[in-house]
Amino acid sequence: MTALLAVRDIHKAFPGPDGPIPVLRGASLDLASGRTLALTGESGSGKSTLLHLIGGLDRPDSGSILLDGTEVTSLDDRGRARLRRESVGVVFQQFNLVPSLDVAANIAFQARLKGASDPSWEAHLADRLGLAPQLRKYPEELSGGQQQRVAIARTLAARPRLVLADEPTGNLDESSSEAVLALMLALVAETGAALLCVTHSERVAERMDARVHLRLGRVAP
Ligand SMILES: Nc1ncnc2c1ncn2[C@@H]1O[C@H](COP(=O)(O)OP(=O)(O)OP(=O)(O)O)[C@@H](O)[C@H]1O
Repeated sequence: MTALLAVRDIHKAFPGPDGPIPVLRGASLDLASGRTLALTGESGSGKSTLLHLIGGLDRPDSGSILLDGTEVTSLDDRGRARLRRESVGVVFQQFNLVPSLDVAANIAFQARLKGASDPSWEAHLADRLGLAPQLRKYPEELSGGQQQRVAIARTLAARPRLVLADEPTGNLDESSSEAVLALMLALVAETGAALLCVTHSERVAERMDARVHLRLGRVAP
């Protein structure tokens, strides 16, 4: 099984009042195309930090992140921006929808940036996510759960090879969370993407193919 994503021996420290504070101390993981992986760990264990490094939003102090044959850690700013545009999709707890665009335009946003807008795929996503009646509405007119579904549709519309999700249903009540998670997993499977999902929720972690747990800056054995 060839890994789409191979993370090796990642170290990352942040500046503290008395010198650098190590957060990641040799974190490694692998993820194959089409697979889903939960990333768990106590609050402050470095889960979001690792996700940001994989998504090219920040750089590690050392270590290797190989994504689809590209060494993410050696990309310059432009290369990392291209990676985020073309290969990686993120779903965060804050939906970051564009307030001035309606739902249809928000869904198409990422795919258009990539130059790969596919209206029939976007319509399919909207339909599957129950957003068809909302396409002409603006984000402020939507509930939290609807906004989250728009954020998921926007990410998947661009057909990323890797989806990074940080507490993707963290803002939803339990029953909406279950429903949105099930839809997200089904749609990720349709695209053949891999999913790395940070979560505190046992129920969410259980839905993934596998799980890794961060402890003391490393993946626990
Ligand atoms: N940009 C930053 N500057 C300084 N410290 C940071 C920065 N980002 C994260 N940290 C610190 O790194 C540690 C890990 O943070 P991170 O957000 O990765 O943890 P987490 O496991 O995702 O936590 P949570 O489950 O609470 O979201 C924390 O102590 C945090 O304060």
